[in-house]
Amino acid sequence: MKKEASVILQVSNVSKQFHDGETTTKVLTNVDLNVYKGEQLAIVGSSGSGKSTLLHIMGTLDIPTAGEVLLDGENLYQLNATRQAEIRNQDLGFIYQFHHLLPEFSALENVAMPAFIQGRDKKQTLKEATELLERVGLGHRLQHIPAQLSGGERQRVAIARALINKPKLVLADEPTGNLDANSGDSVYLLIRELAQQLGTAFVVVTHDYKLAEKMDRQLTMKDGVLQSLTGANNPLAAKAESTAMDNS
Ligand SMILES: Nc1ncnc2c1ncn2[C@@H]1O[C@H](COP(=O)(O)OP(=O)(O)OP(=O)(O)O)[C@@H](O)[C@H]1O
Repeated sequence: MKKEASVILQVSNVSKQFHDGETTTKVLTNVDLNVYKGEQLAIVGSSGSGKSTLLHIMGTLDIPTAGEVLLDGENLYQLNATRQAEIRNQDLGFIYQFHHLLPEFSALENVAMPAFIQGRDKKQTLKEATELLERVGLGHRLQHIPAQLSGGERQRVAIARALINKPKLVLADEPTGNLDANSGDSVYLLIRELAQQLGTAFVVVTHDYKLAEKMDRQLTMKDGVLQSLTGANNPLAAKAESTAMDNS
């Protein structure tokens, strides 16, 4: 099968500049990137290099100055706000360092919320949310509110929430940034496992190359330019390539 068939997200020639009075800050320069169905891609790079900005542009949370982003063939920045919001809810999942759970709702309600917003059947949604929480090892914490959960548990709730609508792509920004090394590792392993089982693509932005190595493929952002880690720098590159093909 041709490789193009498995591309879920296509970023083409994306640039981003911020303007503040006379000052222009160039944050992204001619970024090209294909994300393949079911792959786990890490983007590493130093602070301020543009990783989060790119992730936001992939998720319709920021507008590129130039270039295009296609999600499953739909050109995100040619869509109206209503369709963009639908895509954020149905096709994309988001995971952040500080998880952004709703503090007054239980773990179960937090996970179910994106499906409720879609108007899906309540009973069926609660069943699926329970199953997802069981899969992330929190079947015994369904009724706990975020304040009654540990940092790692909250992060696992956020992962379950990101998956409830069976998105095509999950975008994660420093999902383990506030966790200790062990919890961080288990969150990454969980992402890998779920991506493999559900066929969901994950793009994870992180500073931590050791954790990024656990993903299928790593790219590095340097001063707004996205670069491949290839050859001797990235022993996993060949594996990533074959995984992408397998998922096609
Ligand atoms: N609204 C804005 N106006 C001007 N500059 C901005 C704005 N938002 C971000 N920037 C600049 O863009 C650059 C890239 O920011 P970004 O958050 O994408 O970096 P990052 O690689 O994710 O960094 P970190 O790893 O520290 O989170 C930074 O230098 C930042 O100051």
